[in-house]
Amino acid sequence: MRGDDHQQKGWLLPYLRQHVWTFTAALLLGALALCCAGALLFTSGYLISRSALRPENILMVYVPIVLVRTFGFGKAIIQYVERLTGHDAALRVLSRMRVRLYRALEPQALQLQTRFRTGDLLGLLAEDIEKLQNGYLKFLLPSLTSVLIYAAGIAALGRLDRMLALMMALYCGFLLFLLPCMALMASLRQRRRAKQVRSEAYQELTDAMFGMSDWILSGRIQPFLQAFFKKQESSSQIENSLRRNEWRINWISQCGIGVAVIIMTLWAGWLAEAGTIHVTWIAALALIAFPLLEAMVRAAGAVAQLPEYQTSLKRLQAIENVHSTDARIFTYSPAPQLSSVLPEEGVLDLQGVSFRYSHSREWAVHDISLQLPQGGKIAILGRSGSGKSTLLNLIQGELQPDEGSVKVNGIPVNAEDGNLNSFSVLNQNPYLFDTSVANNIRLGRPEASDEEVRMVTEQVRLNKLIESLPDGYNTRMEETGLRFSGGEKQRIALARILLQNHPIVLLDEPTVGLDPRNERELMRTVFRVLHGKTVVWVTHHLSGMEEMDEVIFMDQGSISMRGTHEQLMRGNLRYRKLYELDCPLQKRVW
Ligand SMILES: Nc1ncnc2c1ncn2[C@@H]1O[C@H](COP(=O)(O)OP(=O)(O)OP(=O)(O)O)[C@@H](O)[C@H]1O
Repeated sequence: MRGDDHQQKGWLLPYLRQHVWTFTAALLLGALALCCAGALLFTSGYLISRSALRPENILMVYVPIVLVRTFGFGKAIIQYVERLTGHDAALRVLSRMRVRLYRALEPQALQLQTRFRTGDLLGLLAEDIEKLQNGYLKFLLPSLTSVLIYAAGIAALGRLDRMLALMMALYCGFLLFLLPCMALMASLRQRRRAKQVRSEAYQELTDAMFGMSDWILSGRIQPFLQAFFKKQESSSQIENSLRRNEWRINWISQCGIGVAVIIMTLWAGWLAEAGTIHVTWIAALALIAFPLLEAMVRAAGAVAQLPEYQTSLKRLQAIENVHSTDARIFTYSPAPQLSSVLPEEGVLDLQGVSFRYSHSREWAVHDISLQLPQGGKIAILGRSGSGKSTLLNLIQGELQPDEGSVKVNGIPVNAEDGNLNSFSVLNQNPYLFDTSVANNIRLGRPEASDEEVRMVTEQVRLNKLIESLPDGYNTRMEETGLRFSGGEKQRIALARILLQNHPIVLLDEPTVGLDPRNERELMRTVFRVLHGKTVVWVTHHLSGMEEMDEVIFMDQGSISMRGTHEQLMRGNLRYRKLYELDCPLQKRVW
């Protein structure tokens, strides 16, 4: 893949330029295949007429027989090579487009959910890129081939009869250009509506999938299904009406082909009557029109898809524009190899960091300064919306501060040579892939040996459980890790982090959803195995604060309380009350 794909402007022309020779070859092969199809029917028409006149000897029709075979085989072979060439180029383009889209989305990964709806993204990934691929294969190549054949056909006809050539140029021009454009204009509004309804249905369905348990719990499945089916019905109605219109246009076009064949037959008959050609050529000249006009009409039908290509293009461009206009989003740089040298230290330094989301007037994080030495541990608390996650994103360099700086080991986290190897994250719901347990752990460092995997599993106290599974470490996880409880999933994720061995670990509320006992046990394991690493822990609970070097409370993006657990217990009544409320029985558990 060329690294500069993501800098290109436009989603069609640059790729066309890159593969210009392959596309040209496909175009010429397409035209040649059509010529073969025309020649096949031409010679067949001649052969039938000649045979009907009962030639005295088979040798009289031997040459047309050979030609029919040659054109028949030739057409199939050339068409095959043409498909191969065209698809090869289109699939290469498709893979580049996918990489480019991924690269445009990847730096916004943390914000995807706020910027785009998941259904929209699915639509983008599943539909739009495929659509553009069809743009090459079903629209561009067939249209250009048809135009080529149209020009060549009219020029050839012009040599025989200028008047007829002019008439056919106008007639075929109507079938090829005017009719599809008129049909498109007539159905434009309906097509846009169909696309909109489809994309809404996509979005609603994905929303519903993600919130399925909530739908079930709230007992509102029936109303949801009714609304969903209603939308589906309206979408089907629009689609049906569009299909009917397409069918009508197709019917008119086929009638158009019929009329053209009749014109050609009458003209050939007139030439034969005038003695210009032999009667055996009448069928040949009439039949040749069939495949050529058929191909033109088929290509013209693809014009109907133009608005869809346009919408897909717009959506893809919008994604890239978001990416390039928002200066605070990281620009893409290739992920560093895991084998690259890991920094041994994790000294974190935030100086007067402030950040505001685009379109928002309020600071999400305001004037935060923190210093964490290697091995330091800090807890960040605060009510929902106080800016904890934003601060974590700033620390990782996923967001760039509007003011102030975030440095790891003295290097700004957004610097080109970056600190991607500095951070590991344990979040609320680690995803376990449908592969073996060992592979899931090995995600932390793919080249880790079995022994290392075993070692980290032991550290997080999962070894006994995994060894008791039917295939031990080779047991498949099953989709979304259903086999494991919340706490066990977190331990697997923790094992990954141990394999990664990055110096700073960000804990983003990893105990959400666990009962107090499991929560305590997990956090005890976390602090034991992460001993010596720099830890930033975002949490809603105060249990475990004794382990921290500093505790900060955030409120509306700023720090409202800070100190060690002991200092706050001693000097801050509010903190003491909160602590006693949160951990009534837990004074000395940690
Ligand atoms: N992508 C975004 N665009 C605009 N505003 C945002 C975005 N993400 C968060 N915010 C706003 O920024 C503020 C801080 O949000 P943030 O998610 O950092 O809070 P939080 O403390 O992590 O909340 P929670 O505990 O619920 O996760 C909130 O007012 C939130 O509405």
